[in-house]
Amino acid sequence: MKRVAVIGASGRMGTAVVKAVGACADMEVVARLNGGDTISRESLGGADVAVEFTSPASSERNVHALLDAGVDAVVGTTGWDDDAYARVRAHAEEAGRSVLIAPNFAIGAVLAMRFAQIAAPFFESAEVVEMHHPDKVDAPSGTAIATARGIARARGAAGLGDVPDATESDPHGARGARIDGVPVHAVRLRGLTASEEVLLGNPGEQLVIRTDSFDRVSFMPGVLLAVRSVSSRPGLTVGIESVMGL
Ligand SMILES: NC(=O)c1ccc[n+]([C@@H]2O[C@H](COP(=O)([O-])OP(=O)(O)OC[C@H]3O[C@@H](n4cnc5c(N)ncnc54)[C@H](O)[C@@H]3O)[C@@H](O)[C@H]2O)c1
Ligand SMILES: O=C(O)C1=N[C@H](C(=O)O)CCC1
Repeated sequence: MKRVAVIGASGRMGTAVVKAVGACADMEVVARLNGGDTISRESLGGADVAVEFTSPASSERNVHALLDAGVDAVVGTTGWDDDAYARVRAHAEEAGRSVLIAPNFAIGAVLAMRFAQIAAPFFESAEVVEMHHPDKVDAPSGTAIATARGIARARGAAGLGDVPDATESDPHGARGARIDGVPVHAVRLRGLTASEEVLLGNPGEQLVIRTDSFDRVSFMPGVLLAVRSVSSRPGLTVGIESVMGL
């Protein structure tokens, strides 16, 4: 039986994780922590693995505390950059523990990111539109950042230059953000959970890759897969692609 602590247990994702873990025969929730709670061996209630969905401002600190408490971590909170990954990788390796951090646990979203990377070298233009509920605190989404970086890597490896764009004047920022040269646009709309479109264009044709999470249950198969496999992957794993065999 895998003993699971949930950090951010009262949040939108934490609530879904508590329910999903509770419904599994091979795991149980042994601790539910929220903002203001201290992460320690005692408060984690003998957990083997902690699932962390909190806020970009607190996630890295929580992961270091989990490693200090001797617990492996599955992290879905966004806001991670390369320096933060490096610090967590070093800490996990030194502690002989495992951390898996993924910007998106939905199977469709992971596949959409991979499809975008495969398609990117074949198209002159590429833009990412992410669409989320208006209670989301960060923009662009972690998924959009990862998608844009993947597209940029694939374009670079294929020798493609900048995406074509004749814009000379954009005083209101209508062309969106640029992540590694790829334009990224963020929509916040009541009624949405999480969606993303990757638009790829060539003369006379367009390919649209779209993924929609209509409900937070969409993230649970990926979260449970990560909980079951994280401890057999020492150090830091970013994304669930490798766990899915992609
Ligand atoms: N990886 C994925 O598949 C995925 C999916 C959905 C959301 N997310 C990300 O997960 C994060 C949380 O999203 P949400 O919609 O659940 O947010 P939320 O605001 O509903 O929940 C966050 C919870 O964390 C708690 N919290 C804040 N600081 C804390 C701390 N230091 N220790 C413990 N708990 C703390 C808050 O009280 C809140 O209950 C965001 O970064 C979001 O982008 C990732
Ligand atoms: O609801 C959110 O917040 C989400 N955050 C992740 C992101 O920023 O990519 C994943 C999708 C949902």
